[in-house]
Amino acid sequence: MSLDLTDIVLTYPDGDGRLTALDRVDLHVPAGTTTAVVGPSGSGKSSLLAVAATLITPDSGRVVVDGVDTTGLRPKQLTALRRERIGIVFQQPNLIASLTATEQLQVMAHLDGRSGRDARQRARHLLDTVGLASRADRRPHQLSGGERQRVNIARALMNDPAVLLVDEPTSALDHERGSAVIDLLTDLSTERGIATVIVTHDTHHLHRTDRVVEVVDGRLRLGASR
Ligand SMILES: Nc1ncnc2c1ncn2[C@@H]1O[C@H](COP(=O)(O)OP(=O)(O)OP(=O)(O)O)[C@@H](O)[C@H]1O
Repeated sequence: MSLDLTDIVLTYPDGDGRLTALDRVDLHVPAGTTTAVVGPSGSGKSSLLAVAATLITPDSGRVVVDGVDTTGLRPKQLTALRRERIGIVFQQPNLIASLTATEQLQVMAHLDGRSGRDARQRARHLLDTVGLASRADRRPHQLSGGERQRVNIARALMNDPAVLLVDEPTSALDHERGSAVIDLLTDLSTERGIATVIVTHDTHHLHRTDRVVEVVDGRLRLGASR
């Protein structure tokens, strides 16, 4: 259940030339551990997450998700891989205004063609896991920013992912709520054996992650200071 990026090079078109966003990046995230990715704006953090999520194919290098080498997979196969093995938590929860917390999660199962009752039970269980049992029937406008982010995280766990990719989970939260979200993510990774990557600007909450790596100009530095 690990995530392995090997020798990743990613370039974007830039005028007449190419801009190198990721420059020979190696990242191994073992199952049950959390790696925080920090670095200045424009250093390549989002690009790294998008490559790990198989949303962008790198120019070269290898992405292995839960033992599956994604090199050469067709778009349909990549979509299936993402649905079955990868959870993505975007910065903005993007919750549907008219749905309760439980229903936000059930939608995920519905997309996978799973049955209603099982999905509801699983949704309830996951909301309980993220501390939102008492908020299960509330709609997004009846939840705090931190609670919405927890729904977002629970939703990403509906498919029981091997790999969880999280983009700036604390950016809209105060210090205490930000810390609680990072603690929740590290606990979930350990308990469920998930390989988790958290991209963040915020270096205040990282004492509980297993590892911090810094991206500088598209290159990875290990053991960045916390
Ligand atoms: N679609 C794109 N086309 C061209 N250049 C891009 C594209 N996306 C990102 N870039 C460039 O690639 C580099 C890395 O961008 P990336 O978004 O990965 O950085 P980041 O570390 O996530 O930044 P931030 O912290 O500001 O979100 C930047 O120089 C950016 O301008």
